[in-house]
Amino acid sequence: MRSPIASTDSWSQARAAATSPRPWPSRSSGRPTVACRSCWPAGARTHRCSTTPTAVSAPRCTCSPPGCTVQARCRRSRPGSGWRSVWPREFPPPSCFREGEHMADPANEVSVSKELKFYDENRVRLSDVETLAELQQDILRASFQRGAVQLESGVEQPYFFEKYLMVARPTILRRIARFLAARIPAGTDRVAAPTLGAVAIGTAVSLESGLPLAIVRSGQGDKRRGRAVEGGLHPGEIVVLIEDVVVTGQRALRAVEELRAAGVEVGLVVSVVDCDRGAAAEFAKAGLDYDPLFRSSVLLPEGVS
Ligand SMILES: O=P(O)(O)OC[C@H]1O[C@H](OP(=O)(O)OP(=O)(O)O)[C@H](O)[C@@H]1O
Ligand SMILES: O=C(O)c1cc(=O)[nH]c(=O)[nH]1
Repeated sequence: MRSPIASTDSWSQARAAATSPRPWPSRSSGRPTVACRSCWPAGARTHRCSTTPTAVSAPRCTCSPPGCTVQARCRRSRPGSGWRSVWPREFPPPSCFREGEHMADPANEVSVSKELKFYDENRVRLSDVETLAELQQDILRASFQRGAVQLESGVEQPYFFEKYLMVARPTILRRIARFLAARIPAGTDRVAAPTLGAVAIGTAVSLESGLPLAIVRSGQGDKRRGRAVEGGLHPGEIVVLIEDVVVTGQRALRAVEELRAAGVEVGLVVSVVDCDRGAAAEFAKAGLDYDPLFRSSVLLPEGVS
């Protein structure tokens, strides 16, 4: 049964867009690109999302732009994970799109004839570089806020990355975890994250990498029974610190001090965003390598620095 929200018009438009011979922009190979943002199975680090839509369904969101409504079942997604949305890359999801809205909703499923298997032979996989560029855009859309702010560290910045809006979105968090986990060197025993915001990312990286997690209580006077680090650390472990947004790097450095005081070795800090305020030099002084996923010099929109 088709969703009652879809109008006949939008359904016809979606169908027409879906069946047109070249629905998405071509790459140099002349083949269309399909990018699914939602179906990397956890733990499959080398698996890139490559979906084969087998059916289309009517849009439930009436303000979706035409052509932006194709739904696909990911062949490799876990059984029962239902339907996933695939957005043509030139159209971001409309602002009213709620992630997961379409998933596992049999009422939204439409069976179609074989002619609509239009990607089968033509799909291509996105490279890591393309996936990272896409993640960059999604992070900007989800969490970048323009406007001067005085940060807790005293730094004045003309923008703010609201990290809680990054970690609140599973499709963003999953990709962040995948890329950060890929930065963890072999031989690492554990990942660690300071409270509060980085804990969600640390947990996701722990799930992705299979490494146990330590949580560093970063608030003043926040120790529980005198313990600043939770998670059952063993002295001598090699630990990578995960941070969300790094500005001065002071919070990460405090966390590293706590970890070292607990007897573990920390040689690397990874973060999602580095705001280019000199943290890298501070980390180097403390004997730490530093590997942010995005530097603000690359990430920020034009005109913001
Ligand atoms: O100048 P820096 O030391 O690099 O600080 C920047 C970090 O501090 C912030 O945490 P916040 O104080 O908002 O704590 P929270 O995670 O508990 O919200 C936030 O996570 C920033 O990433
Ligand atoms: O310095 C911070 O607290 C900070 C900066 C920023 O851009 N984003 C954030 O979540 N915290």
